[in-house]
Amino acid sequence: MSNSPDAITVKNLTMAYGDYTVMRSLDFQVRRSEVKVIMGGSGCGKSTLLKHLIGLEQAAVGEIYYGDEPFVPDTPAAERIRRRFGVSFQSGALWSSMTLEENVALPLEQYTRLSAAEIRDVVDFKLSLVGLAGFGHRYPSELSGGMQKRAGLARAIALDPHILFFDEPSAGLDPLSSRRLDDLILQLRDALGATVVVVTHELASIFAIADTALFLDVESKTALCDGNPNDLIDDPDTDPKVRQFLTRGDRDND
Ligand SMILES: Nc1ncnc2c1ncn2[C@@H]1O[C@H](COP(=O)(O)OP(=O)(O)OP(=O)(O)O)[C@@H](O)[C@H]1O
Repeated sequence: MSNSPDAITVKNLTMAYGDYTVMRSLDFQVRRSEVKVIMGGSGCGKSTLLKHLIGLEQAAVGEIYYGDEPFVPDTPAAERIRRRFGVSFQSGALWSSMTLEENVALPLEQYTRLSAAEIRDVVDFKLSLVGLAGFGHRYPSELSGGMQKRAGLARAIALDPHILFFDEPSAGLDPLSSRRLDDLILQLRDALGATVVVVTHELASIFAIADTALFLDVESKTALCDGNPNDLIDDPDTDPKVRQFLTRGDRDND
């Protein structure tokens, strides 16, 4: 059976920096239009996994497929596949010398043949999708942290991506802004029909947005589980480390 090109399959993936192995033998799938959260303690390899999924790092062992196509960084096929990605990284700051409009317009000017008027329309639409209609003339420094994150999202969705990747989207935000960003991620998934992969260790976000969550364990260097976070908490067979993580240790004595 052929997979949707927007589904991701990871087979026997080992990730390493030189001699240092970060994670071994990861096997999991992200289904089309699913929100998959990658979770785990600090330094377990969440960002590293994201970098492998978008082709910034190469697998030490194993394979990543988009649909039925193998994804090997720095190949023409990978470049074609990457055109379907929208990426919003923790460090993916906006260009400070450009207004929001100019920031969001940049990928459209680079990768499409749209006219200036058409680009303006798309930029207006994308800014309105993230609740920033009317703020296009502002510079990033004139926005709050939450607004900057949303502007980063507007840029990430400029080219109508089929697959969205977020690294710690709500880092540094107050709980209310963080909640709004979670809602926005779900709205974008619904509006674009996109597959979404999110790295986060914010519990509230995990429960708010994850269809499934993959837990990376720094000690065993493997994934301990992959499932809906509510089901994982209720399932007595879930690894105790995962239950502890999801309950902040509150159910240690269950
Ligand atoms: N470029 C690199 N070269 C060598 N080691 C690296 C590099 N990037 C990350 N590491 C190491 O790989 C491990 C995983 O790092 P990674 O940033 O993927 O973890 P993380 O789960 O995203 O952490 P956090 O939640 O703290 O952001 C860490 O031990 C880190 O020190």
